[in-house]
Amino acid sequence: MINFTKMQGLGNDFVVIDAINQQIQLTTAQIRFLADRHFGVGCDQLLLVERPISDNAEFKYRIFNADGSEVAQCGNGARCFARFVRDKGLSKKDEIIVDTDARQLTLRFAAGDLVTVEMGVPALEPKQIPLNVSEQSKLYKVKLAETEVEFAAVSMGNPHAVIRVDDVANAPVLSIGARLECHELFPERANIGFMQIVNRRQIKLRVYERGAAETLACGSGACAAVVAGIEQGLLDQDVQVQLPGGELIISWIGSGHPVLMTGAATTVFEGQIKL
Ligand SMILES: N[C@H](CCC[C@H](N)C(=O)O)C(=O)O
Repeated sequence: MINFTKMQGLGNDFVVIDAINQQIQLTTAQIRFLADRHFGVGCDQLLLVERPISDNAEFKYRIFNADGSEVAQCGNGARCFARFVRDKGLSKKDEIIVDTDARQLTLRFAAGDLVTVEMGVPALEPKQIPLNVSEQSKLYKVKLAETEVEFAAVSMGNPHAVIRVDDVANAPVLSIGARLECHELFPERANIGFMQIVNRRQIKLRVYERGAAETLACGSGACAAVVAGIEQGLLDQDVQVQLPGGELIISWIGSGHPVLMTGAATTVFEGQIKL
């Protein structure tokens, strides 16, 4: 039997497993089963708590999408990770450093039961997109069937394409999201964000996530969207991001600095499952 905790951050939901005190080796099929909303537990991502790689980190934070793909960043998951290790008594620290496959994250408990994550420094033209960026607009253009899509490319340790739209409620999230996620421009696929600028300190965002389809919220997607907006001169450094599942506060003071993300993290239930 495996003990797990079901958690969510703005409706982006997770199965979280302590892999330090439980010996587990999950296959891709088992991850897909656990993530399945009909035959398994159901989640957008599965998170493993492991021993750290680096001397200065307390844990390794591993992330698997619902399709079983392992990835290197998950913002909403990082907040739930902090809540999990605190509630399980695995850490008593107020500031927790974790290793992911791509970078270190610093997790801090904030006021009002919120968690702030230092999400690392964004990369604005991730190497994996073999395209020349138009210097002045810093935007890529790609033809998808009958429409031309313009997007900013931002890596938060995972790849994001950010498309600006006038009305996020009616944006072609499922059609364009699904096509662009798997487009040849992204050898490792990508998360596709649809951003509506409300004003210089507020955006609305929907994200079609790599390996999970549209989710109610995407933390790294919120960071990528704010970075893209600031880079294009459209946003100030502190932005309220309204996602379908709730609100995040994202702050970025500019190139070479980390992005800060603050939001809720909630435990839904504890469970056991036989694999
Ligand atoms: N689908 C993402 C991982 C989860 C990101 C999202 N849930 C977040 O809160 O950042 C990827 O494949 O890079």
